[in-house]
Amino acid sequence: MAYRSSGTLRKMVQQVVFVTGNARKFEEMTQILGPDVPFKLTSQNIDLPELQGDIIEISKKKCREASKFVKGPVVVEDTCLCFKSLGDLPGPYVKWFLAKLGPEGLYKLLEAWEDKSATAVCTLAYTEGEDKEILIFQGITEGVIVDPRGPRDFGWDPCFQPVGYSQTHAEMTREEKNAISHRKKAVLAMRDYFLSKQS
Ligand SMILES: O=c1nc[nH]c2c1ncn2[C@H]1C[C@H](O)[C@@H](COP(=O)(O)OP(=O)(O)OP(=O)(O)O)O1
Ligand SMILES: [Mg+2]
Repeated sequence: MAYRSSGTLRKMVQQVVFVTGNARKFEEMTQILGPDVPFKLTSQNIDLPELQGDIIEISKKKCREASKFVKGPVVVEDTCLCFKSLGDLPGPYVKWFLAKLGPEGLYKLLEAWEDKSATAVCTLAYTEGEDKEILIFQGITEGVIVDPRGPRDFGWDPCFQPVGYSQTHAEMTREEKNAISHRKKAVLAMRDYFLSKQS
């Protein structure tokens, strides 16, 4: 924890480095947190190995790798898209499926299946340092995979339509998506943890 002098010595908010190569993740996290945050978030793009395993294992390993580079509190995020009909695949491998198939291809993967339901899972892994415990904050949104609609500027958003909505994530405004997303739920869980530490 750093200290800053402003007349009297007072505690400064903790700095947390979000290690990600994805600028949209950082942008969404910053918007979700808003101005009144119990920590100061910056981002750093470090190419981290993403080892295989389940969601929690992958996130923890990614966090530990990041903490070797960043001297101090660090958070990483791993986002999965799990198709119920496919036994939760592509899950953590959605980035590679998306790169090869695009949002149309993700939709077509489910062609033979009646059940198009999917869950978007955002997992944040946070640690104060290389030798400290790793904490997990997770947010899940249920949805269906649809023929892509809306702008193509963020991942699989065009083919993910949250349950109870008639728009895909991509068709929503950024505010609308951030108000309901998997990322919002995970980020607010992390914020609540910091708030509870302060009180
Ligand atoms: O809210 C989202 N809406 C639509 N697509 C999304 C979202 N969030 C992540 N995505 C995409 C990015 C990547 O294709 C894959 C997750 O892979 P994932 O490894 O977690 O992200 P990444 O490699 O882009 O950034 P990072 O450097 O933080 O690992 O799903
Ligand atoms: Mg990644």
